[in-house]
Amino acid sequence: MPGNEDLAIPKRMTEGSAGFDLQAAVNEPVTLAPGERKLIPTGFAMAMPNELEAQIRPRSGLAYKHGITCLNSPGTIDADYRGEVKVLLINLGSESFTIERGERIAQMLFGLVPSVRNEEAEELPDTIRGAGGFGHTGV
Ligand SMILES: O=c1ccn([C@H]2C[C@H](O)[C@@H](COP(=O)(O)OP(=O)(O)OP(=O)(O)O)O2)c(=O)[nH]1
Ligand SMILES: [Mg+2]
Repeated sequence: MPGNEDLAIPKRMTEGSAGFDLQAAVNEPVTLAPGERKLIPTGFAMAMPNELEAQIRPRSGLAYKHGITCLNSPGTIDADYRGEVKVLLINLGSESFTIERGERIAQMLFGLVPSVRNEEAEELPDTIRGAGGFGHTGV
């Protein structure tokens, strides 16, 4: 996006990486105090076929070392979204964490979106489980 020519588009760091790493497109370093959340710009927008979605996931290294994760993990990028992709980070660690421009803060993976058509029904087909859930089969 304009003003972010210094940042490369998201890329996989190794051939076998699943995620495309996303960089922080902050103009100034941004600090997250313990417990604080901030929406971090990434400097890019994209288009993809309606059969795809993108998921924004945390990086395990940041989570493990600093308690930095994505609050809405996994974030959902709709195929029709044309705005800047942003990452909602939260600091669950005990110390402040500062994000510099260009730092890799999250990763983006793609998933297939099945074409589903929903409709209302008067009743549902029987199953053995029925309405049982939330551990009803034991632990
Ligand atoms: O981590 C995220 C999550 C969402 N988005 C953008 C792209 C996505 O397509 C849009 C809407 O996201 P979502 O559907 O999760 O949020 P909503 O609260 O339902 O907003 P909307 O009513 O705009 O769909 O916001 C991001 O940039 N990063
Ligand atoms: Mg939505």
